Amino acid sequence: MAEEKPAVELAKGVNGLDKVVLRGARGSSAEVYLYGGHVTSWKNDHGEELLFVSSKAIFKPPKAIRGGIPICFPQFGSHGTLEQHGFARNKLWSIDTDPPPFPTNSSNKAFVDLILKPSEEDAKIWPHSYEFRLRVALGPGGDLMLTSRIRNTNSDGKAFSYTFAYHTYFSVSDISEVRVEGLETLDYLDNLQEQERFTEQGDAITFESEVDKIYLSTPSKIAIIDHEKKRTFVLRKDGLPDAVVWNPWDKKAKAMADFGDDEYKHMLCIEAAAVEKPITLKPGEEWKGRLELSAVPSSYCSGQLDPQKVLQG
Ligand SMILES: O=P(O)(O)OC[C@H]1O[C@H](O)[C@H](O)[C@@H](O)[C@@H]1O
Repeated sequence: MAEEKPAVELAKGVNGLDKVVLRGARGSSAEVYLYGGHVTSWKNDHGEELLFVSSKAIFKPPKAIRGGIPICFPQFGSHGTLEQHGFARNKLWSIDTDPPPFPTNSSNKAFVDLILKPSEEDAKIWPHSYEFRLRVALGPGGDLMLTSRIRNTNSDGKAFSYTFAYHTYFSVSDISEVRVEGLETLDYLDNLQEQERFTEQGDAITFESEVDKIYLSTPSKIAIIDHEKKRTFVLRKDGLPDAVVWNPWDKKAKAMADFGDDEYKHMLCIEAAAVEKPITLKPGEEWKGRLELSAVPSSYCSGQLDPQKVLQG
């Protein structure tokens, strides 16, 4: 009999970068690069990849990996003085061997704790002391769970503020066949129109051109329904009021060096985020932001998001 593979394993990824492989009990798996604290793969029990990573992704600092789940911290987008989406996604994280206790600790073995702390160099760009702990875990049903805990460890008595996003790239069969439920009737800021505020009209969201919107104060559950694949992703979030929806479409795809010209057809970013209202932490305070992703077969065609129905498949 083949020896059972470990639930957590350190391995070498593209360009020799360190990655952690997580294996669930029934065949699911996930991969996390220490570079960026970046999830680059999430597979279900049948070994099907659920996240999109570009075939042109550059796995080399200082460029963030195109696809998977980049962490945007301490700045989302270009609204601030820092580089686009902040620096966390292109820093080398460490494995946290002694994380503070987790209230939700179960018998589940497929998880890893990472930590990011500022270097002297970083402190010049963002003069704050912090500990950013990220736990990536595979649930018993193959769900992917990310928990971020950010603590202000400033000794100068100063608070700091940041914006944040789990910039998740979902793999979809054909963007024209996909719809998103849970964001209808909400207000959003349109990044393609100088962040002007609009209100989404009635129906579920579908895609026929470039989209880059920040939906505000969204429900904690959002569903992505992939008709062709007969698969529904359910995204649950906590501590992250906003949701960014992004697809570059054809023109912008061509302008990106690390993205294939036609790849926009097979991806959709739905990003659990805190953008509109930055989070402020006083020294000693800790913030927690959670994202839980599941993928279920869907025979699902209602107009309303009914999480119960979604979960039952
Ligand atoms: O190219 P990146 O820096 O990774 O950003 C990719 C995209 O991220 C987010 O979704 C933003 O809302 C977009 O405006 C941006 O184009």
